[in-house]
Amino acid sequence: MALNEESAEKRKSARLAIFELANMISVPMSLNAIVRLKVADAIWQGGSNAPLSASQILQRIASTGSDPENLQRILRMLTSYGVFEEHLTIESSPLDGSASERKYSLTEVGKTLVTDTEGLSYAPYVLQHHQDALMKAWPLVHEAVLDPTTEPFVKANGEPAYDYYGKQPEMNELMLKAMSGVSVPFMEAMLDGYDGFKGVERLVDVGGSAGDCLRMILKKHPGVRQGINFDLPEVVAKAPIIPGVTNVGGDMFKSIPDGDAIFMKVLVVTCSSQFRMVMLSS
Ligand SMILES: C[S@@+](CC[C@H](N)C(=O)[O-])C[C@H]1O[C@@H](n2cnc3c(N)ncnc32)[C@H](O)[C@@H]1O
Repeated sequence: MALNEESAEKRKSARLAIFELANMISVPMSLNAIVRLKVADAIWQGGSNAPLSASQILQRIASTGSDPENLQRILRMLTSYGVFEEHLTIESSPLDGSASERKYSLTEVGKTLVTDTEGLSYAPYVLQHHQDALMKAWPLVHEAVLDPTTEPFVKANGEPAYDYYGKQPEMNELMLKAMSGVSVPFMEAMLDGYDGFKGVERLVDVGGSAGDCLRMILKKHPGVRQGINFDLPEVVAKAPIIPGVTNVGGDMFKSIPDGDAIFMKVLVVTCSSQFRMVMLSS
């Protein structure tokens, strides 16, 4: 291929790539729609995962007046991102001889959205990441470059994320559910191969949310006799009672309860660099 032809090919690919990037918002928004519609639970009903058409899915989740065509568009979009598998069947039709029907089952990725026997899945995590307050902050990300003194979430909502969540009971509960859905399978995998809790009797989980991590650690390591679930007061107020675990409300930037060891998971990453330094040096 001549050099100028090759660069023309590259330019075509580049235009396609930027076109896809410019429309990328359709992917998470489609995922959000699927979660709101509870499509994964509808397909999984009874654990069969039998392929269903958009109309059949809607029969399980929606009242009359809903639009299978629009649902199918969303299903096809997410099929191309590995959430669903599409099953195309060609059936004979008396009119033109043939007709096709598209049906959808869940892939391994799609199955993470199915509610398990404990009422958990990754679905609340998807919802939490697309809640209105965060959606208002995303278009202001460029301002974090131009004026880093105020973070985009504060600009969009008037106060830092955790202060805001604390005043919104439904967001607080969504966050607890989202973290449980993500952390329980993660901890199962982690505890399978980790034995770093030897000699620890009193363990403090800083930013422990609903206390799932401590519950699972205490079950796997009976030597850890006391768990302190430390989180913001509004959060621990909604945390369930777990035998062996004491819920303590407070602010980790002011003080942290004493223990033989401190456990932190998905916490440092959510703080600003300045707060990370304060936390890790204290
Ligand atoms: C991303 S969640 C992680 C929850 C849990 N560690 C897990 O992995 O499932 C971060 C947690 O840190 C808590 N948090 C945020 N700021 C805090 C602060 N200043 N003091 C104590 N906890 C805080 C939040 O309320 C939230 O529960």
